[in-house]
Amino acid sequence: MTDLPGIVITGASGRMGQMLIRTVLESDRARLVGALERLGHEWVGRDIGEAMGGARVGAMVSDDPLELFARAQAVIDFTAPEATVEYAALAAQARAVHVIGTTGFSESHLTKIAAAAHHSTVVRAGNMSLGVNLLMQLTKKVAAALDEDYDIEVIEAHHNRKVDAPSGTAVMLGEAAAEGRGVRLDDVSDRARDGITGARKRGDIGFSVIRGGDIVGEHDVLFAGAGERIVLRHVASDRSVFARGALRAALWGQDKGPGQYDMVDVLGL
Ligand SMILES: NC(=O)C1=CN([C@@H]2O[C@H](COP(=O)(O)OP(=O)(O)OC[C@H]3O[C@@H](n4cnc5c(N)ncnc54)[C@H](O)[C@@H]3O)[C@@H](O)[C@H]2O)C=CC1
Ligand SMILES: O=C(O)C1=N[C@H](C(=O)O)C[C@H](O)C1
Repeated sequence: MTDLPGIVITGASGRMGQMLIRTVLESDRARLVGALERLGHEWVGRDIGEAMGGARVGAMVSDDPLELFARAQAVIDFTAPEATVEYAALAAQARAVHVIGTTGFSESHLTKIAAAAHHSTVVRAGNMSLGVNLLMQLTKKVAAALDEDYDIEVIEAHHNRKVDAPSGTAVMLGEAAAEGRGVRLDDVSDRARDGITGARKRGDIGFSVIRGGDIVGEHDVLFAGAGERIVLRHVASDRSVFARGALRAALWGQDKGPGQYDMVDVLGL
């Protein structure tokens, strides 16, 4: 059993952290090396299973990333941009595969992750589900087939604890639509509408954000033309779809060289 790839989960107490821990514990293809929380967090020093309110699992919650990463083959990281950038450098040092689900990065964060990927295998995606990655391919195809007579809008809905907007998935879908149209998303993105905005600019890709309750994650890509509308939709009803995708990415990355990959690579789409 010990030659199974060893996995570290960051953000142990988080919504995704706990789902990832359960997914690795249930897997017969990976073993849980440990989990990470920030310095001073009440879970640090406790058995992971007990901290989660269940039975002992024999692996601990730590606040020492480098020590943990050095004993692992992969790090699965759904935390926050600042933390992920720090973990990227440490995972590279430990030569562990770094699976990044965190969203909300700035350009400067992404530059640091790219630097780490010179030394380690990084798989990063704003959404690890099979469904959303298929939806991206469909979005690209529909955007390529339709001209600018069809206005493209990306609409996303998430729970009331989400801190970044628009979602990483919405940005990925916007990028797929822009790629289909042969334009740069930065040139056509319309993220803020309030007051007298003027009429919609032809060719823009608009974003709308809903936050409420316990919505796991819902994304629509709307192509609105004269007399008809096409809506491509994905609804996540359970976070396990993200966790299963992330574990798949960690295993897929084991025989890859340094570089940046995404879920389209992992899923072979
Ligand atoms: N790519 C994907 O498929 C998905 C991505 N996400 C993303 O994953 C991230 C986490 O989401 P949730 O689990 O819902 O959030 P959460 O708030 O429930 O958990 C965040 C975890 O990160 C830790 N953390 C936050 N800042 C930290 C720091 N500076 N240093 C160390 N640890 C830190 C917290 O202690 C906590 O354990 C978000 O960016 C979210 O958008 C969420 C679901 C799916
Ligand atoms: O924060 C979340 O919850 C989610 N974040 C990801 C995103 O920003 O797209 C993926 C998923 O929709 C859930």
